[in-house]
Amino acid sequence: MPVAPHPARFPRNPGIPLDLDWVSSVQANTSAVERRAGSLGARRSVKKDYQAAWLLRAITLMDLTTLNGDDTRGKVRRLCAKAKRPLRQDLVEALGVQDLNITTGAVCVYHDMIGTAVEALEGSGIPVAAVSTGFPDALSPFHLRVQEIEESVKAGAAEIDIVISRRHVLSGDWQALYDEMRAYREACGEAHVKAIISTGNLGSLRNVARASHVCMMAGADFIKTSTGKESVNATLPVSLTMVRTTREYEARTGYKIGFKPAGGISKAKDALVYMSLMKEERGNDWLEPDLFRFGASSLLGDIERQLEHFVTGRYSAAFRHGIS
Ligand SMILES: O=C[C@H](O)COP(=O)(O)O
Repeated sequence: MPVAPHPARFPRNPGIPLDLDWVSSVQANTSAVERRAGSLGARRSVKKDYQAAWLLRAITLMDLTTLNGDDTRGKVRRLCAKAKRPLRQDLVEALGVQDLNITTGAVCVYHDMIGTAVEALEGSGIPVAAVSTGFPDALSPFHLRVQEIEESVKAGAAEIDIVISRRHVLSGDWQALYDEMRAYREACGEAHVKAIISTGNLGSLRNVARASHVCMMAGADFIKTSTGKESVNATLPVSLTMVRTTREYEARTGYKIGFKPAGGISKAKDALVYMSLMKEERGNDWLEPDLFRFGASSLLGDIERQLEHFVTGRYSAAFRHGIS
């Protein structure tokens, strides 16, 4: 099964040798980050006239996800149908966006559901992302985790969301984390790789920042907060910390790395805050699906509900003109 080409507008990150001096120099000022993240909603609210446009954009940034033990092929097919037509037709017409072919950024499933999703999405241009490496805990034998990636790529996943071993971070074994991520990167081949660093398990923002850097050095295309299965998932302070590491990495290497907050993002207003964060910290390039995704299973429903409040054609003009 051929893998869809890497969708990025920019050269992909080949990684660099592990730079331990750089890693140990990485610090995080927790109280400053928390203050900044806490004031984001007040500083960067999206003007009412643009909210529908932002919400439509949020749909295009979404990895529409189902990762449940009771997933069935029927449920995955319904999810894919939703990814292709995320909004009801009457809403699409009322918003005046019939010609824009708005779809979600990707559909994200477990390995066993890749074939079903690939078939259901055929011809839509929507990539299938697969969670891999013994998701969500990454505690299966290493060779099986690597093999899982290879099998998922073979089954047609164009994007692989790997999970790092948290113990490497908690014990400060950066070489082990780098080697693990490097092996995952290689197993992905041409597939796009997102490194889930499971921020809720890492204990400190400094660990979050260091783990992010090591994964980027080892070739991650995206860094992703969490699996959605931990008790603490995406938060604004964690996101701000990670997004800033992408800026530092780009400044040193020239490579742009994407960011994916995931887990517990289920409200349209939260999506707007995350998008504001991206715009403020990284600019408009990071409001495109090759550099930003939401990992979310229930966000789309709330966005659809909120868009019902905007059923008037004039908002399509705002969407066409982009975000400001
Ligand atoms: O990456 C995807 C997450 O598992 C989704 O989490 P969620 O179900 O809390 O939206």
